[in-house]
Amino acid sequence: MRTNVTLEEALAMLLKESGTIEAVHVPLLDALGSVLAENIVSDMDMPPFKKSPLDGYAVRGEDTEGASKDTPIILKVMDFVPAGYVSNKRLGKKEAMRIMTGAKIPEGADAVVKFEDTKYTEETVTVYKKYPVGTNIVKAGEDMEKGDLVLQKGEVIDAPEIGILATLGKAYVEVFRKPRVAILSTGDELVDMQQPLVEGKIRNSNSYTIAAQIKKLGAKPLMLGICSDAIEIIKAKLNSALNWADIVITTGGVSVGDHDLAKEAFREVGAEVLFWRVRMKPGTPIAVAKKEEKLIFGLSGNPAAAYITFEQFVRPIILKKMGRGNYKLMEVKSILESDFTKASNQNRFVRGNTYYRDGKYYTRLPEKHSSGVLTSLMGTNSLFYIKALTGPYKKGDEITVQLLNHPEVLK
Ligand SMILES: Nc1nc2c(c(=O)[nH]1)N[C@H]1C(S)=C(S)[C@@H](COP(=O)(O)OP(=O)(O)OC[C@H]3O[C@@H](n4cnc5c(N)ncnc54)[C@H](O)[C@@H]3O)O[C@H]1N2
Ligand code: MOO
Ligand SMILES: [Mg+2]
Repeated sequence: MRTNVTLEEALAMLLKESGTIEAVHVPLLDALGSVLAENIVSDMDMPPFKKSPLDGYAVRGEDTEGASKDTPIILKVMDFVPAGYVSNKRLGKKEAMRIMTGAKIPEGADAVVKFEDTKYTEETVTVYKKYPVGTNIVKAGEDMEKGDLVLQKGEVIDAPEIGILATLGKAYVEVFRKPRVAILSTGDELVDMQQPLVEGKIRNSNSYTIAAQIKKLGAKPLMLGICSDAIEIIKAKLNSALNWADIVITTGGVSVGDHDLAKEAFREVGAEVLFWRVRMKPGTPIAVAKKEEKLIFGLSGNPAAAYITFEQFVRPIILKKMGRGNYKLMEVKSILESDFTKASNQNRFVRGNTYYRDGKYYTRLPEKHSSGVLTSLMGTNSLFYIKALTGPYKKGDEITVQLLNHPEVLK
């Protein structure tokens, strides 16, 4: 087991130890937020036929030669084509067909004139200018052509991708399975919300915060509840977590206290502890173990420490497992709006609220910074990343912040 590793070493180790999860076939809408595990090649032109982009009249361009305001041309209306229908007639000389947006261009027609530019009766339409061949005709395959590689393996499926797949009739799609992440909160002081809050106890918040963080990433959380500081109970819960989950998260019991049993429990279920303690604040005592392909993250019990170490270490692993190539948090330069004078010989993440104004980012810091304080994480959309042995920082200084709610960083 390695101890006191740097942030970079810890992350590199974790990324090396985890791969992408297997692909599964899911109903189209369930693929939202997942990563495509297959290439999608179009088996058709879209649109599949030449269509009208307007409500108007399909005409032959050549019939409009010489038309002008003073010398309009009158065409005979010989059919009507609403969208979804096709005319079985062929447009002849000096003929027009009334056509609606989205309808297939009838045989013989090669231009469309919109209603507003004509005068019409039931039998005739009058055209006042020349419409060259191809005017207002949407080509077959304008959107995609048969044989086009429309979506590539590795792309994240968002709403437009869902629409494209629907266009191609893909009722099921192959995506990387969403990782299952089990959460176990350890600590004799914890009670669940349904239980009475007796003296010396607090309610378990970590399970809920972390389940929400997992859900936000599109993975599947499973809360295994609370577990007392008793090695046999922790082991039993860990074993059932490892049965179900791809990743296991525990909180609490990773420091040096008499009842801090997480590492010992990890070993006793047959996992290898990769490292314990990272040179960062908060969340220093994090321990990560591995059993077969599964990582077990032992996060600090302190709520803000657990939250921040999740974002630093668990988030990239979940995203990598889901097949996402971009799992780095976006870092930007920002202007500090208040002093931060606390000296630190460790890398430190300070919660901040970053906003954008007139081309620049600005970051406000909350008053409370303790890793036991959860309320000042409200409104935290970014982390002020202080490198070891830098600072103190003053209002107006340029700082580096990680944006927490910005999902994509281009490689
Ligand atoms: N002698 C030392 N003591 C401590 C050190 C140290 O280096 N030497 N490190 C401190 C730091 S830093 C941290 S962080 C904590 C980490 O402690 P643990 O991971 O062992 O967590 P616990 O002791 O179980 O709990 C810490 C704190 O968090 C509360 N907690 C725990 N679980 C939950 C939960 N599910 N929901 C809400 N709150 C929770 C718990 O009651 C404690 O107050 O260790 C320091 N000590
Ligand atoms: O590392 Mo602990 O989270 O600072 O309190
Ligand atoms: Mg402890």
